[in-house]
Amino acid sequence: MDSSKTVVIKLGSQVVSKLFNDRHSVFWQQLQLLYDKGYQPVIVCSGAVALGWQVFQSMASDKAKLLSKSIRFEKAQLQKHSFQKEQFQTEPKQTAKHQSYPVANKTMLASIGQGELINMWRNGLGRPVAQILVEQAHFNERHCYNDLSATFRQLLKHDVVPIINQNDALAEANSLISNNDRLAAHVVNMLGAKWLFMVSEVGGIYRDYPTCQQLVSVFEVKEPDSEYRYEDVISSDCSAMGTGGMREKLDAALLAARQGAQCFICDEKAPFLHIIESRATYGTYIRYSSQPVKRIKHWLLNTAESKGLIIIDSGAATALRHRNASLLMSGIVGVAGTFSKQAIVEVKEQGTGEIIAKGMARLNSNQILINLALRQNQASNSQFIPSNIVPDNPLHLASEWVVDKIEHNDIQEHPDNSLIKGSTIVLHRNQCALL
Ligand SMILES: N[C@@H](CCC(=O)OP(=O)(O)O)C(=O)O
Repeated sequence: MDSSKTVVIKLGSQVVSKLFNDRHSVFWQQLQLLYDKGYQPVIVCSGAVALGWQVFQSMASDKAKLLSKSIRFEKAQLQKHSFQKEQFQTEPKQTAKHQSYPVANKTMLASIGQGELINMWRNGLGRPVAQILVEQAHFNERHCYNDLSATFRQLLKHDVVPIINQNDALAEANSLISNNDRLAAHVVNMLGAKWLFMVSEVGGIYRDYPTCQQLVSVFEVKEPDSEYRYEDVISSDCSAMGTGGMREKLDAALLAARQGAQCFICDEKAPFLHIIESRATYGTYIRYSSQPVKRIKHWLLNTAESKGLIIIDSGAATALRHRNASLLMSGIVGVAGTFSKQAIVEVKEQGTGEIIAKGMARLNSNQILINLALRQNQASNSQFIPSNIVPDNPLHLASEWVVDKIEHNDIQEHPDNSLIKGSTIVLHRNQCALL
Protein backbone atom coordinates (compact mmCIF):
# COMPACT_ATOMS: atom_id res chain seq x y z
CA MET A 1 0.00 0.00 0.00
CA ASP A 2 1.39 3.37 -1.02
CA SER A 3 0.32 5.76 1.74
CA SER A 4 1.05 8.79 -0.47
CA LYS A 5 -1.77 7.52 -2.69
CA THR A 6 -4.18 6.94 0.18
CA VAL A 7 -6.87 9.61 0.33
CA VAL A 8 -9.25 9.59 3.26
CA ILE A 9 -12.58 11.19 2.38
CA LYS A 10 -15.05 11.79 5.18
CA LEU A 11 -18.65 12.65 4.35
CA GLY A 12 -21.15 14.18 6.76
CA SER A 13 -24.78 13.10 7.11
CA GLN A 14 -26.21 16.06 5.19
CA VAL A 15 -23.98 15.50 2.18
CA VAL A 16 -24.73 11.79 2.20
CA SER A 17 -28.49 12.51 2.16
CA LYS A 18 -27.90 14.76 -0.81
CA LEU A 19 -25.87 12.14 -2.69
CA PHE A 20 -28.48 9.51 -1.88
CA ASN A 21 -31.07 11.58 -3.71
CA ASP A 22 -28.82 12.67 -6.57
CA ARG A 23 -27.15 9.71 -8.22
CA HIS A 24 -25.67 11.98 -10.91
CA SER A 25 -23.69 14.19 -8.61
CA VAL A 26 -20.32 15.40 -9.85
CA PHE A 27 -18.88 13.81 -6.70
CA TRP A 28 -18.85 10.34 -8.29
CA GLN A 29 -16.96 11.62 -11.33
CA GLN A 30 -14.40 13.29 -9.11
CA LEU A 31 -13.83 10.02 -7.28
CA GLN A 32 -13.47 8.18 -10.56
CA LEU A 33 -10.74 10.62 -11.60
CA LEU A 34 -8.85 9.71 -8.44
CA TYR A 35 -9.06 5.99 -9.22
CA ASP A 36 -7.97 6.59 -12.80
CA LYS A 37 -4.76 8.16 -11.49
CA GLY A 38 -4.03 5.32 -9.09
CA TYR A 39 -5.20 6.97 -5.84
CA GLN A 40 -6.95 4.84 -3.27
CA PRO A 41 -9.81 6.56 -1.51
CA VAL A 42 -10.79 5.30 1.93
CA ILE A 43 -14.26 6.50 2.84
CA VAL A 44 -15.42 7.48 6.32
CA CYS A 45 -19.14 7.85 5.83
CA SER A 46 -21.81 9.23 8.15
CA GLY A 47 -25.45 9.21 7.21
CA ALA A 48 -26.79 5.84 8.37
CA VAL A 49 -29.27 7.54 10.68
CA ALA A 50 -30.17 10.19 8.11
CA LEU A 51 -30.79 7.59 5.37
CA GLY A 52 -32.64 5.35 7.82
CA TRP A 53 -34.88 8.28 8.61
CA GLN A 54 -35.54 8.92 4.91
CA VAL A 55 -36.38 5.29 4.27
CA PHE A 56 -38.45 5.03 7.38
CA GLN A 57 -40.57 8.00 6.43
CA SER A 58 -41.25 6.55 3.01
CA MET A 59 -42.19 3.09 4.24
CA ALA A 60 -45.59 2.12 3.00
CA SER A 61 -46.84 -0.07 5.80
CA ASP A 62 -49.56 1.34 8.04
CA LYS A 63 -47.57 0.53 11.14
CA ALA A 64 -44.54 2.38 9.84
CA LYS A 65 -46.64 5.35 8.79
CA LEU A 66 -48.21 5.54 12.20
CA LEU A 67 -44.91 5.25 13.96
CA SER A 68 -43.28 7.67 11.56
CA LYS A 69 -45.95 10.22 12.35
CA SER A 70 -45.44 9.73 16.04
CA ILE A 71 -41.67 10.36 15.95
CA ARG A 72 -40.68 13.87 16.59
CA PHE A 73 -37.24 15.20 16.33
CA GLU A 74 -35.92 16.75 19.54
CA LYS A 75 -33.85 19.62 18.23
CA ALA A 76 -33.16 20.93 21.66
CA GLN A 77 -31.23 17.80 22.47
CA LEU A 78 -28.91 18.21 19.54
CA GLN A 79 -25.94 19.26 21.57
CA LYS A 80 -22.43 18.16 20.96
CA HIS A 81 -21.94 14.53 22.00
CA SER A 82 -25.56 14.16 22.89
CA PHE A 83 -26.18 11.64 20.19
CA GLN A 84 -28.28 9.50 22.41
CA LYS A 85 -31.21 7.28 21.77
CA GLU A 86 -33.46 9.94 23.25
CA GLN A 87 -32.96 12.15 20.21
CA PHE A 88 -35.72 10.32 18.49
CA GLN A 89 -38.63 10.08 20.80
CA THR A 90 -42.12 8.95 20.32
CA GLU A 91 -45.01 11.22 21.16
CA PRO A 92 -46.69 10.29 24.41
CA LYS A 93 -48.57 7.15 23.59
CA GLN A 94 -52.31 7.71 23.46
CA THR A 95 -53.70 4.24 23.18
CA ALA A 96 -52.86 0.72 24.14
CA LYS A 97 -52.32 -0.02 20.45
CA HIS A 98 -49.53 2.55 20.21
CA GLN A 99 -47.84 1.09 23.24
CA SER A 100 -47.16 -2.13 21.39
CA TYR A 101 -44.99 -0.34 18.80
CA PRO A 102 -41.24 -0.43 19.19
CA VAL A 103 -39.57 2.75 20.31
CA ALA A 104 -38.08 4.41 17.26
CA ASN A 105 -34.56 5.41 18.02
CA LYS A 106 -31.19 6.01 16.55
CA THR A 107 -30.14 2.37 16.57
CA MET A 108 -33.15 1.32 14.54
CA LEU A 109 -32.70 4.10 12.00
CA ALA A 110 -28.97 3.41 11.76
CA SER A 111 -29.57 -0.25 11.04
CA ILE A 112 -32.09 0.60 8.32
CA GLY A 113 -29.83 3.27 6.85
CA GLN A 114 -26.50 1.46 6.92
CA GLY A 115 -27.58 -0.99 4.20
CA GLU A 116 -28.81 1.88 2.02
CA LEU A 117 -25.55 3.64 2.56
CA ILE A 118 -23.50 0.69 1.34
CA ASN A 119 -25.79 0.27 -1.68
CA MET A 120 -25.32 3.92 -2.51
CA TRP A 121 -21.54 3.47 -2.54
CA ARG A 122 -21.62 0.27 -4.55
CA ASN A 123 -23.86 1.86 -7.19
CA GLY A 124 -22.10 5.21 -7.15
CA LEU A 125 -18.60 3.75 -7.49
CA GLY A 126 -19.46 0.73 -9.63
CA ARG A 127 -16.76 -1.29 -7.86
CA PRO A 128 -16.56 -3.64 -4.87
CA VAL A 129 -16.90 -1.96 -1.50
CA ALA A 130 -16.38 -3.27 2.04
CA GLN A 131 -18.32 -2.21 5.10
CA ILE A 132 -16.31 -1.64 8.27
CA LEU A 133 -18.21 -0.69 11.40
CA VAL A 134 -16.16 0.31 14.40
CA GLU A 135 -16.38 1.58 17.94
CA GLN A 136 -13.90 3.13 20.35
CA ALA A 137 -12.79 -0.24 21.76
CA HIS A 138 -11.28 -1.20 18.39
CA PHE A 139 -8.87 1.69 18.72
CA ASN A 140 -7.96 1.26 22.38
CA GLU A 141 -5.80 -1.81 22.32
CA ARG A 142 -2.81 -2.05 20.12
CA HIS A 143 -3.52 -5.58 18.89
CA CYS A 144 -7.11 -4.65 17.86
CA TYR A 145 -5.80 -1.53 16.22
CA ASN A 146 -3.22 -3.52 14.28
CA ASP A 147 -5.83 -6.08 13.19
CA LEU A 148 -8.08 -3.32 11.92
CA SER A 149 -5.19 -1.72 10.12
CA ALA A 150 -4.32 -5.08 8.50
CA THR A 151 -7.91 -5.41 7.23
CA PHE A 152 -7.71 -1.98 5.60
CA ARG A 153 -4.42 -2.78 3.95
CA GLN A 154 -5.69 -6.09 2.64
CA LEU A 155 -8.79 -4.43 1.16
CA LEU A 156 -6.73 -1.73 -0.51
CA LYS A 157 -4.32 -4.29 -1.85
CA HIS A 158 -7.25 -5.93 -3.63
CA ASP A 159 -8.76 -2.65 -4.83
CA VAL A 160 -11.81 -2.92 -2.61
CA VAL A 161 -13.03 0.40 -1.25
CA PRO A 162 -13.32 0.48 2.56
CA ILE A 163 -16.44 2.32 3.75
CA ILE A 164 -16.14 3.02 7.46
CA ASN A 165 -18.76 4.17 9.91
CA GLN A 166 -19.42 3.73 13.57
CA ASN A 167 -21.37 0.72 14.71
CA ASP A 168 -24.40 2.85 15.64
CA ALA A 169 -26.85 -0.01 15.46
CA LEU A 170 -25.17 -2.27 17.98
CA ALA A 171 -22.80 -0.24 20.10
CA GLU A 172 -23.83 1.54 23.27
CA ALA A 173 -23.83 5.30 22.75
CA ASN A 174 -20.95 5.74 25.18
CA SER A 175 -18.76 3.17 23.43
CA LEU A 176 -18.76 5.09 20.15
CA ILE A 177 -16.10 7.56 19.07
CA SER A 178 -17.38 11.07 19.69
CA ASN A 179 -17.94 11.78 15.99
CA ASN A 180 -16.92 10.63 12.54
CA ASP A 181 -14.63 13.61 12.00
CA ARG A 182 -12.41 12.24 14.75
CA LEU A 183 -12.78 8.74 13.36
CA ALA A 184 -11.47 10.07 10.04
CA ALA A 185 -8.39 11.50 11.81
CA HIS A 186 -7.78 8.11 13.46
CA VAL A 187 -8.01 6.41 10.07
CA VAL A 188 -5.53 8.90 8.59
CA ASN A 189 -3.11 8.01 11.37
CA MET A 190 -3.69 4.28 11.08
CA LEU A 191 -2.94 4.25 7.36
CA GLY A 192 -0.37 7.03 7.31
CA ALA A 193 -2.57 8.72 4.68
CA LYS A 194 -1.28 11.96 3.21
CA TRP A 195 -4.66 13.44 2.29
CA LEU A 196 -7.84 14.08 4.21
CA PHE A 197 -10.95 15.68 2.71
CA MET A 198 -13.77 16.42 5.14
CA VAL A 199 -16.73 16.83 2.85
CA SER A 200 -19.48 18.84 4.47
CA GLU A 201 -22.59 20.72 3.48
CA VAL A 202 -21.01 23.95 4.74
CA GLY A 203 -17.94 23.48 2.54
CA GLY A 204 -15.30 25.16 4.69
CA ILE A 205 -14.64 27.59 7.53
CA TYR A 206 -16.25 30.99 7.19
CA ARG A 207 -15.41 34.22 8.92
CA ASP A 208 -18.23 35.18 11.28
CA TYR A 209 -20.65 32.85 9.61
CA PRO A 210 -23.47 33.57 8.78
CA THR A 211 -23.01 37.37 9.14
CA CYS A 212 -20.04 37.53 6.80
CA GLN A 213 -19.90 34.65 4.39
CA GLN A 214 -16.27 34.88 3.46
CA LEU A 215 -14.52 31.55 3.26
CA VAL A 216 -11.18 31.14 5.04
CA SER A 217 -9.06 29.53 2.36
CA VAL A 218 -6.08 28.63 4.56
CA PHE A 219 -6.42 28.02 8.24
CA GLU A 220 -2.99 27.97 9.75
CA VAL A 221 -2.04 26.98 13.25
CA LYS A 222 1.54 27.55 14.29
CA GLU A 223 3.06 25.87 17.28
CA PRO A 224 3.57 29.08 19.29
CA ASP A 225 -0.05 29.99 18.62
CA SER A 226 -1.34 26.94 20.33
CA GLU A 227 -3.17 29.22 22.74
CA TYR A 228 -5.27 30.46 19.86
CA ARG A 229 -8.78 29.70 20.92
CA TYR A 230 -10.52 28.91 17.70
CA GLU A 231 -13.28 27.33 19.73
CA ASP A 232 -14.27 30.89 20.67
CA VAL A 233 -14.98 31.80 17.08
CA ILE A 234 -16.04 28.59 15.44
CA SER A 235 -19.40 27.14 16.19
CA SER A 236 -19.87 23.59 17.42
CA ASP A 237 -23.42 23.46 16.03
CA CYS A 238 -24.00 20.34 14.03
CA SER A 239 -26.59 19.14 11.57
CA ALA A 240 -29.81 17.59 12.77
CA MET A 241 -28.69 14.04 12.01
CA GLY A 242 -24.96 14.36 12.65
CA THR A 243 -22.73 14.64 15.69
CA GLY A 244 -19.84 16.77 14.51
CA GLY A 245 -19.98 20.50 13.78
CA MET A 246 -17.35 22.74 12.22
CA ARG A 247 -15.34 22.85 15.42
CA GLU A 248 -15.11 19.08 15.52
CA LYS A 249 -14.05 19.10 11.87
CA LEU A 250 -11.30 21.55 12.61
CA ASP A 251 -10.18 19.61 15.69
CA ALA A 252 -10.02 16.44 13.64
CA ALA A 253 -8.31 18.14 10.71
CA LEU A 254 -5.68 19.53 13.08
CA LEU A 255 -5.06 16.08 14.50
CA ALA A 256 -4.54 14.72 11.00
CA ALA A 257 -2.51 17.73 9.91
CA ARG A 258 -0.16 17.29 12.87
CA GLN A 259 0.63 13.87 11.46
CA GLY A 260 1.61 15.42 8.19
CA ALA A 261 -1.64 14.96 6.24
CA GLN A 262 -2.89 17.68 3.88
CA CYS A 263 -6.40 18.44 5.13
CA PHE A 264 -9.30 20.19 3.48
CA ILE A 265 -12.80 21.00 4.64
CA CYS A 266 -14.81 21.22 1.44
CA ASP A 267 -18.13 20.51 -0.23
CA GLU A 268 -19.02 17.49 -2.35
CA LYS A 269 -18.10 19.22 -5.60
CA ALA A 270 -14.43 19.36 -4.63
CA PRO A 271 -12.14 18.42 -7.53
CA PHE A 272 -10.04 16.02 -5.45
CA LEU A 273 -7.51 15.10 -8.11
CA HIS A 274 -6.95 18.70 -9.17
CA ILE A 275 -6.42 19.74 -5.54
CA ILE A 276 -3.92 16.96 -4.96
CA GLU A 277 -1.96 17.23 -8.19
CA SER A 278 -2.05 20.99 -8.71
CA ARG A 279 -2.06 22.00 -5.04
CA ALA A 280 -5.16 24.02 -5.84
CA THR A 281 -7.00 25.67 -2.97
CA TYR A 282 -10.59 24.69 -2.41
CA GLY A 283 -12.80 25.09 0.65
CA THR A 284 -10.51 25.55 3.66
CA TYR A 285 -7.04 24.09 3.73
CA ILE A 286 -5.71 23.34 7.20
CA ARG A 287 -2.03 23.94 7.55
CA TYR A 288 -0.14 22.95 10.63
CA SER A 289 3.43 24.05 10.86
CA SER A 290 4.97 21.72 13.40
CA GLN A 291 6.87 18.55 12.69
CA PRO A 292 4.59 15.59 12.14
CA VAL A 293 3.85 13.72 15.33
CA LYS A 294 4.95 10.08 15.41
CA ARG A 295 2.05 7.83 14.59
CA ILE A 296 2.37 5.77 17.72
CA LYS A 297 2.46 8.92 19.81
CA HIS A 298 -0.66 10.19 18.12
CA TRP A 299 -2.37 6.89 18.76
CA LEU A 300 -1.39 6.92 22.39
CA LEU A 301 -2.34 10.53 23.06
CA ASN A 302 -5.38 11.03 20.89
CA THR A 303 -6.86 7.68 19.98
CA ALA A 304 -6.48 5.15 22.76
CA GLU A 305 -8.60 5.76 25.82
CA SER A 306 -6.96 5.76 29.20
CA LYS A 307 -8.15 2.98 31.49
CA GLY A 308 -6.63 4.19 34.73
CA LEU A 309 -4.09 6.26 36.56
CA ILE A 310 -0.69 5.55 38.01
CA ILE A 311 0.25 8.04 40.69
CA ILE A 312 3.92 8.76 41.15
CA ASP A 313 6.03 10.77 43.56
CA SER A 314 7.77 14.00 42.64
CA GLY A 315 11.19 12.33 42.23
CA ALA A 316 9.85 9.98 39.60
CA ALA A 317 7.95 12.84 37.95
CA THR A 318 11.16 14.85 37.63
CA ALA A 319 12.96 11.85 36.21
CA LEU A 320 10.23 11.31 33.63
CA ARG A 321 9.97 14.95 32.68
CA HIS A 322 13.57 15.96 32.47
CA ARG A 323 15.65 12.87 32.12
CA ASN A 324 13.36 10.75 29.94
CA ALA A 325 13.88 8.08 32.54
CA SER A 326 11.88 4.91 32.92
CA LEU A 327 9.20 4.73 35.53
CA LEU A 328 10.27 2.29 38.20
CA MET A 329 8.09 0.62 40.77
CA SER A 330 9.84 2.57 43.50
CA GLY A 331 8.41 5.85 42.15
CA ILE A 332 4.81 4.66 42.23
CA VAL A 333 2.65 5.60 45.18
CA GLY A 334 -0.77 4.45 44.01
CA VAL A 335 -3.09 3.46 41.20
CA ALA A 336 -6.66 4.40 40.39
CA GLY A 337 -9.03 2.34 38.35
CA THR A 338 -8.77 -1.27 37.32
CA PHE A 339 -6.75 -1.94 34.23
CA SER A 340 -5.24 -4.92 32.54
CA LYS A 341 -1.71 -5.53 31.38
CA GLN A 342 -1.04 -3.52 28.19
CA ALA A 343 -3.89 -1.11 28.90
CA ILE A 344 -3.27 2.57 28.28
CA VAL A 345 -2.90 4.52 31.50
CA GLU A 346 -2.07 8.06 32.48
CA VAL A 347 0.64 8.98 34.93
CA LYS A 348 -0.16 11.60 37.52
CA GLU A 349 2.21 13.44 39.80
CA GLN A 350 0.98 13.13 43.35
CA GLY A 351 1.94 16.59 44.61
CA THR A 352 0.73 18.72 41.72
CA GLY A 353 -2.04 16.43 40.54
CA GLU A 354 -0.74 17.00 37.03
CA ILE A 355 -1.01 14.36 34.34
CA ILE A 356 2.48 14.17 32.93
CA ALA A 357 2.52 11.08 30.78
CA LYS A 358 0.52 8.36 29.15
CA GLY A 359 1.81 4.90 28.47
CA MET A 360 1.09 1.24 28.07
CA ALA A 361 1.06 -0.67 31.34
CA ARG A 362 3.31 -3.68 31.65
CA LEU A 363 1.47 -4.76 34.77
CA ASN A 364 -2.19 -4.84 35.57
CA SER A 365 -3.51 -2.61 38.33
CA ASN A 366 -3.73 -5.50 40.79
CA GLN A 367 -0.10 -6.40 40.33
CA ILE A 368 0.89 -2.82 41.04
CA LEU A 369 -1.32 -2.66 44.11
CA ILE A 370 0.08 -5.92 45.39
CA ASN A 371 3.57 -4.68 44.83
CA LEU A 372 2.80 -1.51 46.73
CA ALA A 373 1.40 -3.54 49.57
CA LEU A 374 4.47 -5.76 49.56
CA ARG A 375 6.59 -2.68 49.88
CA GLN A 376 4.62 -1.55 52.90
CA ASN A 377 4.84 -5.00 54.33
CA GLN A 378 8.53 -5.08 53.71
CA ALA A 379 8.94 -1.85 55.61
CA SER A 380 7.05 -3.18 58.62
CA ASN A 381 8.28 -6.75 58.52
CA SER A 382 11.83 -7.19 57.43
CA GLN A 383 11.54 -10.99 57.41
CA PHE A 384 9.16 -10.87 54.45
CA ILE A 385 11.03 -9.73 51.42
CA PRO A 386 9.73 -11.16 48.17
CA SER A 387 11.91 -10.55 45.18
CA ASN A 388 11.41 -10.42 41.43
CA ILE A 389 7.66 -10.63 41.65
CA VAL A 390 7.20 -7.84 39.17
CA PRO A 391 9.47 -6.25 36.61
CA ASP A 392 11.25 -3.13 37.72
CA ASN A 393 9.68 -0.95 35.11
CA PRO A 394 5.92 -1.28 35.29
CA LEU A 395 5.21 0.89 32.30
CA HIS A 396 6.24 0.58 28.73
CA LEU A 397 6.82 4.27 28.52
CA ALA A 398 9.01 5.07 25.59
CA SER A 399 10.59 8.45 26.14
CA GLU A 400 8.78 10.10 23.27
CA TRP A 401 5.50 9.09 24.82
CA VAL A 402 6.12 11.22 27.85
CA VAL A 403 4.39 14.50 27.39
CA ASP A 404 4.74 17.64 29.38
CA LYS A 405 1.22 18.67 28.73
CA ILE A 406 -1.86 16.87 27.62
CA GLU A 407 -4.73 18.97 26.32
CA HIS A 408 -7.20 19.38 29.11
CA ASN A 409 -9.91 17.71 27.03
CA ASP A 410 -7.82 14.61 26.72
CA ILE A 411 -7.56 14.13 30.42
CA GLN A 412 -10.10 11.82 31.87
CA GLU A 413 -9.94 12.00 35.59
CA HIS A 414 -10.77 8.64 36.94
CA PRO A 415 -13.87 8.94 39.12
CA ASP A 416 -12.61 6.40 41.60
CA ASN A 417 -9.90 8.04 43.63
CA SER A 418 -10.45 5.80 46.56
CA LEU A 419 -7.60 3.56 45.58
CA ILE A 420 -5.05 6.31 45.49
CA LYS A 421 -4.60 6.77 49.17
CA GLY A 422 -4.58 4.34 51.98
CA SER A 423 -4.87 1.29 49.78
CA THR A 424 -3.43 -1.18 52.19
CA ILE A 425 -3.68 -4.77 51.16
CA VAL A 426 -2.66 -7.28 53.75
CA LEU A 427 -0.80 -10.04 52.03
CA HIS A 428 -0.20 -13.54 53.21
CA ARG A 429 2.44 -15.83 51.94
CA ASN A 430 -0.06 -17.98 50.01
CA GLN A 431 -1.22 -15.06 48.01
CA CYS A 432 2.32 -14.23 47.12
CA ALA A 433 2.87 -17.79 45.97
CA LEU A 434 0.04 -17.39 43.51
CA LEU A 435 1.91 -14.61 41.80
N1 LIG B 1 -22.54 7.45 12.59
C1 LIG B 1 -23.65 8.37 12.37
C2 LIG B 1 -23.19 9.78 12.10
C3 LIG B 1 -22.23 10.34 13.11
C4 LIG B 1 -21.59 11.66 12.68
O1 LIG B 1 -20.48 11.99 13.12
O2 LIG B 1 -22.34 12.41 11.81
P1 LIG B 1 -21.77 13.74 11.02
O3 LIG B 1 -21.58 14.80 12.02
O4 LIG B 1 -22.86 14.08 10.06
O5 LIG B 1 -20.50 13.35 10.35
C5 LIG B 1 -24.47 7.93 11.16
O6 LIG B 1 -23.97 7.21 10.30
O7 LIG B 1 -25.63 8.34 11.08
